[in-house]
Amino acid sequence: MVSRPIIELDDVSKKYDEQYAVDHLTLSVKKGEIFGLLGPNGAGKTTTILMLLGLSEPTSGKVRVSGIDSTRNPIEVKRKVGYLPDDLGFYQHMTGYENLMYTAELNGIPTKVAKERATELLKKVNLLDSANKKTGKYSRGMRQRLGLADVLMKNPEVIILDEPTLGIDPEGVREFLQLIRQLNQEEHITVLLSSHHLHQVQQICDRVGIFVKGKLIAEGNMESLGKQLFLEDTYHIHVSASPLSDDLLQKLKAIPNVNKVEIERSTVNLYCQEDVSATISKVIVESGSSLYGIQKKNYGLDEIYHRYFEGREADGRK
Ligand SMILES: Nc1ncnc2c1ncn2[C@@H]1O[C@H](COP(=O)(O)OP(=O)(O)OP(=O)(O)O)[C@@H](O)[C@H]1O
Repeated sequence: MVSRPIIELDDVSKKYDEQYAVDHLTLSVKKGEIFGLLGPNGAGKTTTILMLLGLSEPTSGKVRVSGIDSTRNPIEVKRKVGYLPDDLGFYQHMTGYENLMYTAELNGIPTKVAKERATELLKKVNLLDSANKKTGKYSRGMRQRLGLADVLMKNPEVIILDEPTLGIDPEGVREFLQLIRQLNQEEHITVLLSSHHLHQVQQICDRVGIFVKGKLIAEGNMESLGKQLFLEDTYHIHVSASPLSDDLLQKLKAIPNVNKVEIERSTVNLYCQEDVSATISKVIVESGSSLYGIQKKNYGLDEIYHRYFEGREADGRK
């Protein structure tokens, strides 16, 4: 039997003052997946998360978590989902352990169970040594790890993390991401992570959705994303040859998977969707020209992502 997705957004929109913050979004996340919501500031990530949690009502469309309608049954959804906002406030005069116990009390978890769970989770997030230290003295990275332990106290099926690594140093980020991966594997928790850092999302997410101005412009695993975003020039091949006759240029343009050919003095730049450098060399030599050099560059998703946001307006193209 094919299991139902644990997170389902079906043609969901949210408008503020006639402006779409989320624009007809359809997305599903399977149980056990780590899904990354990737996009620049203002793309609509937080708005999407708030609708999933039932804290904001969609203008249209359906939102379900674990089969529960988030808009109609926000309290039931809250029981199943652990939410870590970008900066979770703790009671600073209380220790890490006391904060977790307080969360347990608010969620009606019996004290004996809560004590064991808090200790186990503090160990998991590597805070056992600081369990009795006041959270006012915790670093930002420690607070985020405590935040993770906090959302896990109620044994959620899904955890939603909104920009969880903001303000943490690189080593802390690495540890935090590893921890999420470990929790996902050991406790089979589904994770939805929002971020505007591609390289972080790339490290741990099984699938990623790229948001721009409320629209999902691409979705998939890392390999397929590059192709969806920049199909025509994933490979950039730089050729130095002479002479560069019109006939040769026509032949280069006619090679399958070559999308664009630009001449720059005695060199040619070819933008291709596959690595066709061997064919290019062959065409040049067979045409009687001399080939002096050929270099190729395969744009990683990181560069593609940056070029996309620097150079283009979102126009909803896939
Ligand atoms: N309560 C609100 N009232 C009016 N407009 C809002 C409200 N909340 C969000 N918006 C607008 O909706 C759009 C999406 O915002 P959202 O916070 O969801 O983006 P985001 O991707 O989470 O960005 P960030 O990373 O900056 O939080 C933005 O243009 C924002 O100004």
